[in-house]
Amino acid sequence: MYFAVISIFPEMFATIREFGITGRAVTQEQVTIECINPRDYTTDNYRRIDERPYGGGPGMVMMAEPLSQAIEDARLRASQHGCRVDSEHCPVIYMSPQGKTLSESSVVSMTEYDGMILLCGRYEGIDERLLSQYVDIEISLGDYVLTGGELPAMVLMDSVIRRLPDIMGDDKSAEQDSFVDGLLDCPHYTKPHEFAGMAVPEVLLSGHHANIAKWRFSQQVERTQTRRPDLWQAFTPTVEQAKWLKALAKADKK
Ligand SMILES: O=C(NCc1ccc(CNCc2ncc[nH]2)cc1)c1csc2nc[nH]c(=O)c12
Repeated sequence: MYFAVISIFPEMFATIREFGITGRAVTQEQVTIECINPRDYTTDNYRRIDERPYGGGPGMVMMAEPLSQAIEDARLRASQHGCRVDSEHCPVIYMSPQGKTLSESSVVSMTEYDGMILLCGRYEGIDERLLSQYVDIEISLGDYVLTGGELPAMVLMDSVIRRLPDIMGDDKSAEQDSFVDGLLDCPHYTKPHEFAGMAVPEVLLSGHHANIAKWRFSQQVERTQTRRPDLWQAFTPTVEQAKWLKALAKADKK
């Protein structure tokens, strides 16, 4: 998958290009992440990309012209990487507090794209005429205020890359994610057997895989009920999980 990121801080994206699972996806050429700096499309000596807002008010606004040229160049590069460059296959996505909040379901649907062009704002935002001319989708991380769109863009790319086929060691681990089956994760333990006077739950040492799976599921249920009643309300068990829930309820009654 092809990602073009338009940002005045391209160096920030080393975070996902050089480390971990996303870094490996880039090294193995399963993913391309190109950073495009709008400053490279300015014509004045000061390489201006922001100006004071019409109508007054605090802060600065990002100018339309350099961003429009950066987007046109990103589209060219996307097509050179084999993307069908239209809003269905390679949308321009503006990371914005005014956007739709990112969810696992939208992440999964985005894995279908050939690529995407991510627009990262700074200052008070971007000239509305650029947005209306070019932006297909606006996405927010949630209702808290950050200093720019770069971290949201990295969160989006990280979550999409993680869900691409043959990125994760065994695809099942991506599928088993708690946010996929709608439950929070169970506790995890590893060596050493003793830590700070605490041992490991016996069942995990039993080698009895059915009991281990049941114990992990019961931990997921209990944690979701106590920590995220909203998720528990929305939880729709699979046929298999419904059977286990019935067995758990019976066991609780004893
Ligand atoms: O670019 C982002 N933030 C920078 C930023 C922060 C504040 C303002 C100015 N807002 C004034 C105002 N008045 C009333 C309501 N808003 C503009 C831009 C961003 C991208 S995705 C995302 N997701 C969650 N949070 C975020 O901040 C972001």
